[in-house]
Amino acid sequence: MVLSDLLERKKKKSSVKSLKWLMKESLLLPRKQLLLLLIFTVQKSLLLSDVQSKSDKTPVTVADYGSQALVSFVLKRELPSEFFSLVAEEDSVDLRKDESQEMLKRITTLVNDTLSSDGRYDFSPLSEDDVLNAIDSGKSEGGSHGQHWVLDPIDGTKGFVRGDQYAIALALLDEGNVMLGVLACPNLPLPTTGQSHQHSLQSQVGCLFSARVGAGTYMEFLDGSPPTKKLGVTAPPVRMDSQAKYGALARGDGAIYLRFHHQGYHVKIWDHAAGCIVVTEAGGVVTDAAGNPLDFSIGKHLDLEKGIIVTSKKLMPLLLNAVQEVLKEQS
Ligand SMILES: Nc1ncnc2c1ncn2[C@@H]1O[C@H](COP(=O)(O)O)[C@@H](OP(=O)(O)O)[C@H]1O
Ligand SMILES: [Mg+2]
Ligand SMILES: [Mg+2]
Ligand SMILES: [Mg+2]
Repeated sequence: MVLSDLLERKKKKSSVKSLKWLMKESLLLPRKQLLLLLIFTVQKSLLLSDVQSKSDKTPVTVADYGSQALVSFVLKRELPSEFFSLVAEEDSVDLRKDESQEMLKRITTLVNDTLSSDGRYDFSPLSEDDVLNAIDSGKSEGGSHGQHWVLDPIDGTKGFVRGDQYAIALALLDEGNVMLGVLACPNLPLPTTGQSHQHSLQSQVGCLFSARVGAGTYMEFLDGSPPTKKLGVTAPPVRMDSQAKYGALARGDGAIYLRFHHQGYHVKIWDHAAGCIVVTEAGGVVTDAAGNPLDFSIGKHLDLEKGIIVTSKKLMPLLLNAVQEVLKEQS
């Protein structure tokens, strides 16, 4: 069932208004300008102290935390409370430790400065506690009932720290299915294939992919130019961090994305939900290595057979055969 039907059924005027806003605007990450302001500020002056290592040894930065706090703040402001359920990557456990106090101060300043320079919301400056609570609002477990927003505040943190590719990924699950997906890829070059204005675009970066179930995938430029075209999955391969890979495939920069994880690694829904709908609505297919569609309804993790295959409908049967042959040989 599409979200708008669901809302009509609930006949809540304010809900309908808010969700209409989100369908339109979340097709822009809420709020795109707000987030980009924060992320570009951090990116321009990333300090060594802005990066920490999490218990799983992966990096996290003030931008990951700041982005999660902002998305949570915006969704809470815009949605009726019964529609606010956020499954997000970060939590405040490490930030509450004594050694993280400087980092927490920096995040709080960043979030407040970003909200003030954007000027869209009336707000009293957020305290450090408010920021910790905003981050922890992303603790929902998701699942197969109701709606849940799924957020990766910075996907590809390693790429972000290197000044390479990363994405801000937001998706909306309804009864376990991905209904909306938005991928902001601030460092992704504008497309160079089949564009008449190719030369003027080559040095420019920053793309936003958005997809709604049944409505296709769109790409626009983060500088505010209007969406250019409906996308089709067609052409050759790329190497990069983050779900920018899904965006690249959706616009035809690549034909195949294969991802295999170590045995025992639990793949998270926020690493794939937005990317998955961006590709499928562009006409592509996303499955596990056994050819099953990804199931986003079982909580924070995906229960995957070996890995993830992303490609076009045409290539999928061949690719699936090849993958299964290799897996058989390996076992
Ligand atoms: N050992 C592992 N196997 C598979 N994925 C992992 C991993 N360690 C971290 N990841 C996930 O891989 C994501 C990055 O994807 P990619 O390799 O495509 O850039 C990370 O997202 P974050 O950067 O949001 O933490 C993280 O969730
Ligand atoms: Mg991470
Ligand atoms: Mg991620
Ligand atoms: Mg992340």
